Amino acid sequence: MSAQLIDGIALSQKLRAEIAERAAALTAQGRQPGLAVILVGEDPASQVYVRNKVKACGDVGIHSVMEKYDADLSEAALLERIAALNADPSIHGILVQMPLPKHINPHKVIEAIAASKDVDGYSVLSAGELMTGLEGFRPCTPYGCMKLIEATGTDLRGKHAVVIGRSNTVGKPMALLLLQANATVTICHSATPDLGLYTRQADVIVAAVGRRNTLTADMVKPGALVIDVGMNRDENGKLCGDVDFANIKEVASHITPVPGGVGPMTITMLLMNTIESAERG
Ligand SMILES: Nc1nc(=O)c2c([nH]1)NC[C@@H]1CN(c3ccc(C(=O)N[C@@H](CCC(=O)O)C(=O)O)cc3)C=[N+]21
Repeated sequence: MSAQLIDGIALSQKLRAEIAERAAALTAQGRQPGLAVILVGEDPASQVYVRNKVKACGDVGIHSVMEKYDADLSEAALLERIAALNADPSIHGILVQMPLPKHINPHKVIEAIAASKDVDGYSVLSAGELMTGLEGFRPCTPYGCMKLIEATGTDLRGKHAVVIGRSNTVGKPMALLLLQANATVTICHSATPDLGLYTRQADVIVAAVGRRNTLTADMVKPGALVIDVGMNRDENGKLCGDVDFANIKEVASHITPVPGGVGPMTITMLLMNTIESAERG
C-alpha cells in the first residue's frame, strides 16, 4: 500500500474533544447545546444513522432529543413539530433525517426549520450563504470532506479538484467549498461521457455517486488524493464506497476508507454546527 490512509475516526476523535470542551463551557453558563433529530418511518439504514448521531451527542455533552414517527405521519403534523422545536430555546439544531416518505415534501420541511437551527445546512438560505461566501451552516458531509483534505496538509490553491456527483447535499456544495479554497473545480455526473478523461487530470477526486467501483485505479493520476463519500454494499453485504479502494490505494497519495472515513466526519460536523449554533445563542 503506497497511499496514506486519511483516518476519519481519528480526526473525528480530535475534533470531538474540542467540541466537548466548547459544549462544557456552554453548559457551565446554563446554555447546554441541544440537537433534535426527527426520523419518520422505519428505514433500517436511517435508524442506524440516527442512533449514531444521538450517541455522538451524548459523547460530547450535547443534549439530544430523538423523535420517531410512523411512516404515515402527515406533513402538517411534521411541520407542527418543527414549529414547536423552532420555538424551543433548549434546541439549537434540528435535523430531519432524509429520505422522507413520498407523501411529505422535503423542501417544505427543510424550509420550515428556523434558519438559525439548520445545522444540516440544507436550506435555500444556507445554500445561498455558501454560494455567496457568507457565514452560515455548511452541509455536514462536504464540510467533513474539507476537514479530511486539510488534515493531509494539502494546499488546494491552484489544484485541479474533480467532484463526481451533483447532489444538493454533497456534490454541489463540495464543489463550492473546493472553489472557495482556490481549487480549479470540475463537476462530473451521470451524463459525463468519459469520466476518466477528467479524473486522470485531477489532483483531488471526491466521489459522491452512490455506485461502487465508479472510480478505478486506471482513472487516477499517481499521487492524487481520493475522498470516497459512497455508502454502498458489495455482493457480500459489506459496506463499501464508490471507489475501488484495494487498487487505488496503490496509486493515490492519500485515500479515505469506507467505513471510517467520511461517515464519521459527517456526524462530527453536525456536532460542530450544533455547537456553533448554540454559541451564537
Ligand atoms: N437530514 C439528513 N442529514 C444527514 O446528514 C443524512 C441524512 N439526512 N440522511 C442520510 C445521510 C447519510 N448519513 C451518514 C452519516 C454517517 C454515516 C456513518 O457514520 N458511516 C459509518 C459507518 C456506519 C455503518 O456501519 O453503517 C462510516 O462510514 O464509518 C453514514 C451516513 C447522513 N445523512
